[in-house]
Amino acid sequence: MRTSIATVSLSGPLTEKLTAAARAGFDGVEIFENDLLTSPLTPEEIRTRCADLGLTIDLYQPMRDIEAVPDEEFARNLRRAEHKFRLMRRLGTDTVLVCSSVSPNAVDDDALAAAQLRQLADLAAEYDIRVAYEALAWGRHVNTYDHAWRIVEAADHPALGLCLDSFHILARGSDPKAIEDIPGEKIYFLQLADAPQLAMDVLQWSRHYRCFPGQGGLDVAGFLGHVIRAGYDGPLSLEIFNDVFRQADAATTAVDALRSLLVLQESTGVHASPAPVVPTGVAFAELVTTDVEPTAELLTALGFTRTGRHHGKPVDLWEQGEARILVNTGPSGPAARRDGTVLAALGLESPDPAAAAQRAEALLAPVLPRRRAPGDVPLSSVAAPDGTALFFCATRRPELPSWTEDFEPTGQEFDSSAQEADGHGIHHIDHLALTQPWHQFDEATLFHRGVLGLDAQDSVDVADPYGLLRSRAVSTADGSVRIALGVGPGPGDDLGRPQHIALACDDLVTTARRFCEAGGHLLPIPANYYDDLAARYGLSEEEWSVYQKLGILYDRDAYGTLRHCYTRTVGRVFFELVQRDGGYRGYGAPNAPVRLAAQRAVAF
Ligand SMILES: O=C(O)c1ccc(O)c(O)c1
Ligand SMILES: [Mg+2]
Repeated sequence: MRTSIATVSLSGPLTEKLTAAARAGFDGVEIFENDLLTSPLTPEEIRTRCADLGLTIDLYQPMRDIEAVPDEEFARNLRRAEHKFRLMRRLGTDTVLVCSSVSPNAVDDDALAAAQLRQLADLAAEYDIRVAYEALAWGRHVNTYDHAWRIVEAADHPALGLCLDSFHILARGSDPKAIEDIPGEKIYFLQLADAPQLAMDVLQWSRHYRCFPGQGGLDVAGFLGHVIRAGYDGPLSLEIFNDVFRQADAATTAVDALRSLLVLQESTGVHASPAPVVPTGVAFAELVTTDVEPTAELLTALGFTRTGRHHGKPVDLWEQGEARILVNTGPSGPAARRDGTVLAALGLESPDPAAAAQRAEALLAPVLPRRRAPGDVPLSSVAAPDGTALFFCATRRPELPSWTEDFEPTGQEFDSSAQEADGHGIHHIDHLALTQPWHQFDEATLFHRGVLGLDAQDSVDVADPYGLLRSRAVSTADGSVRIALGVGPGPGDDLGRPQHIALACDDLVTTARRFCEAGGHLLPIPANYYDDLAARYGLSEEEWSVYQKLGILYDRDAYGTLRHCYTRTVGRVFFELVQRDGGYRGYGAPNAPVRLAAQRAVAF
């Protein structure tokens, strides 16, 4: 279906919004009145600009407080409307949005509302304009779509129809099923918006917290299904009032926006992208570092062995069980130069790497240039919103080339016999925690869901001594890939966006002890924490005192238990050691404030 976006959804002056929408690949825009009023371009110039960019102007909006008012007021409203209709002809757009009245002068009289909207439509028709009536969720008398439809039906005018907006309908908890009873041709326009589930005033919720479909908690896909079954075939238009998007880079937001419509159309069966290829594990995590020695020492203390060296680049492969870390000491980007060590790339084990890359590309993920030498194993990669490179891998599978073939053995092999003897040691990467740029948190969730086919869990708030952190995990159903996306307390810049790699083991106490014996340092945790822990979970002193000595944190969920502890931070990166038992599903969120405070407290 055709795609459109309201200019209010994007940051910047009108021309920047239009350019961003066009570059992302939108077919059209809704022009928000404020963007026109503040633009130095004439309506004719805006029309030409849109045409040059290949954009249609699908809607002009909004007209407010028109209907169900006393006669004199309505006469003034009609004069105002006629002025807008002339403007719309200059813009070259033929549909205007009329919001249900919020005026204290509006009366609760459907017959009057219908009669006045009929007159408005009569006038609009003289200008070849159609009027799309939208029930605002906070409209004074008309605030549901079925009520708006009753009025439009009663007015019975060929230039009067409805605008349906998923936010107003779903936020009020209205059942969208009856949309199917509205003739498709009377639905003149469709606005799509999602929002996180928040218990707050609906106007404030709408004006500040809307987000793109798939980023919030409303069933926009189910809603769209009803509208399509009603026979609607106009544009799918995003109308997102969001405080963050107003400030973020318009080009990035526009791509995020279009991706949301691609995913939405897929879930409604309207448009098929190449099917998701869900990853089955983490093949590797790649650090780019200028702190060569501390990184090598840390990996050695953790029990990793440097097993390979890339045949053409200064990249080492460190292994332990199925956990693989690449350490890249080659030319580094600005982040590594500034921060010393950054987590720059992830290898995702993929059942079909080529198909995974195709899917990513179809969903507008930037395909990364292949800076690969002729002899290198082909490897596709795309950039996640935070810039992390994602490689689609087939590790040591006989039927496909493996990225490991680019590494020449160092002669040292990871020896699992010592671990097997007493069960300590790391066997795979449990999860990755990636702090996102503050304005890309919602985008990151949708990217990992849509592009990679991961499931998103609810977002959780975590107290940091200097602010609040939000965290939202995305994972495969079986937990073989888990990524905790986080966003820090304040805008600022990227400085100090910590990242961590969590390593799974079966016996944390022994693994942590070995790490300390090998010269590693674990983050010390305050005694108060253990005092509380003992009371909360009834742990024996024998047990918690061991944890306290090592800095091990403990959590339980409905499924099992988690024990975890943290290493020193190198650059922006630190490691976590985790032991999950009994199918524990979380990430130790209740302990995160303790960890954050401890990391702030210790020059570690
Ligand atoms: O918040 C508003 O006023 C407003 C205006 C126009 C819309 O289409 C809408 O959904 C909300
Ligand atoms: Mg709307």
